[in-house]
Formats: sequence, structure tokens, C-alpha cells
Amino acid sequence: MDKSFGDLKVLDELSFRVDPGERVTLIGPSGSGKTTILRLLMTLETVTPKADPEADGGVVWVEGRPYSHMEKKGRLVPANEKWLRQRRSRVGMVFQQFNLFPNMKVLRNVTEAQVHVAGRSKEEAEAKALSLLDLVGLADKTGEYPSRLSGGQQQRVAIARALAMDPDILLLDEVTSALDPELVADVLAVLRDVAATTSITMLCVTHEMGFARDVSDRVMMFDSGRIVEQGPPEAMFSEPQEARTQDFLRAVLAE
Ligand SMILES: Nc1ncnc2c1ncn2[C@@H]1O[C@H](COP(=O)(O)OP(=O)(O)OP(=O)(O)O)[C@@H](O)[C@H]1O
Repeated sequence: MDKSFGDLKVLDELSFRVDPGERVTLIGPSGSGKTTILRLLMTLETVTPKADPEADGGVVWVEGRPYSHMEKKGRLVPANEKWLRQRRSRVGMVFQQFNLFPNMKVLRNVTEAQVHVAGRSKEEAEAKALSLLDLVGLADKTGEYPSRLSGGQQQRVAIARALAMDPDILLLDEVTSALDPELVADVLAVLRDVAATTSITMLCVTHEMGFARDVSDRVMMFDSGRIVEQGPPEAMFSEPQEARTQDFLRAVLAE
């Protein structure tokens, strides 16, 4: 797939596959297009069509079904808003800036989409929310507004909210970058727990190399919208083959 913003080409003929249950970490310098990939998967962006209308314009597939497109008379056509809304609910995303609903208490933050998007009853949604808030260590904060929580606690609510929809894929976009250093460990511990206790597919952008090493099946190094190299974390971190990966890891690990 390609993605451009005006004249700026951000993703260049990018193509990759993530298997069900696989944990993939995207690493690479700032501006290399990592967040754009997650936003495309969340349908917050659309791919830039090729000039040649016959060319493969970049179709995103999730769980073997077209996601960015829909099938019409045996052909794939760009998806309409209704289709996207339905498919989007199969993908959970946690953002750098938490993005909780500020006017809703913690419990309602985690039940809202369950009730209004997934169509669950209030009781069912609350039971699920309570068990997930327990999982992220916030069972005692259900009645608080987000503004009364630390950044780390807000991020743990956001993780519970994403998981509450039973997504096929969990997208994590630098989820600890906006946190004070002492709060990072708690959030990573919750995610390690999620990785260890579920089989959810995870696609994660992070600068936390220890976390990437522990939870990933595969690490992909990006630069200028292209995959520079990819492989299991042991190989990527111990013996990166490409000079760009070596330079990037040296710089990140020296921070
Ligand atoms: N909506 C937008 N309009 C214009 N340019 C954009 C937009 N979103 C992203 N870009 C540009 O696309 C490029 C890739 O951005 P992206 O956020 O995907 O990179 P990244 O690898 O995630 O970087 P970082 O690690 O800093 O978050 C950057 O040059 C960015 O300025």
C-alpha cells in the first residue's frame, strides 16, 4: 500500500502480513510512518490510490476478510462508512494520549462502546468492564472521572476499554511515551499480562526495547515508509543485519 500526505510519500509500496495471535513490534525513527500504519488499520486514514486504476490500490485484510474494502459483485470496492464502523469494532487501539471520554466515569468509559457499538446489555457490559478493570489493577477506581487518575492509570483504563470489545487485533501506539518514567512499568506489566494470558493479535509501536524483546514474535524495522528488515527479537536485537537498524538500535539503547 501507499500513503501520501500531499507531496509527502509516507508509505511506499508497503506490504506485510500478520498472523492471528502474532505479536509484532514496529520500530524505526520518528516520522518513518509507524503511526500511519496503525491509523490505516484503524481506518482513521485511507490508503492513497495508485495513479493506475488497475493496480492493487492497497487492501487491508483482517482475519481473512477485506477490511478497508468491501466485496461487491465479486470485486473489491472502497468500503462505505457503515462497513468501516462495523469492521473497526474488531480492532482495538490504545493511543499515546489515552483519549478517554473526560465526561464519563471510568466504568462508563469501558462500557460505552460495548453497549452502543457491540449491542450488549448494560449488565453484561458492566460485568465485563469490572473484570477487565480488575485485570488492569483499577477495580477501586470505577467511580472516578479520568481527570482524577494518573496518566498510567488512565492508560490502563484505555487498555481495558480496548479489550472490552473482544477485538481481533490490539493496536498499541507508543502507549507509554506520554507517561512519567515511574508509571511506565505498571502499564507495561499490564500489557505483558495481556500478552501472556490471551491469544490476541498485537501490533505495537514502541521505543521500549525490553518490552519489545519480551512480548514480540517479530520485530519490524521501518525507515522512510519501507520495511528495512524484520525477524524474531533475539536476532533483531543481537545481530541486526542492516546498517540502518544497527544505527537506530545503538541510538535508542543509548538513551
Ligand atoms: N495528517 C497528516 N498530514 C500531513 N502529514 C502527516 C499527517 N500524519 C502524519 N504525517 C507525516 O507523515 C510522516 C510519518 O508520520 P508517522 O506519525 O506515521 O511517523 P512515526 O514513524 O509514527 O513517527 P513517531 O515515532 O514520531 O510517532 C511524518 O513526516 C508526519 O509528519
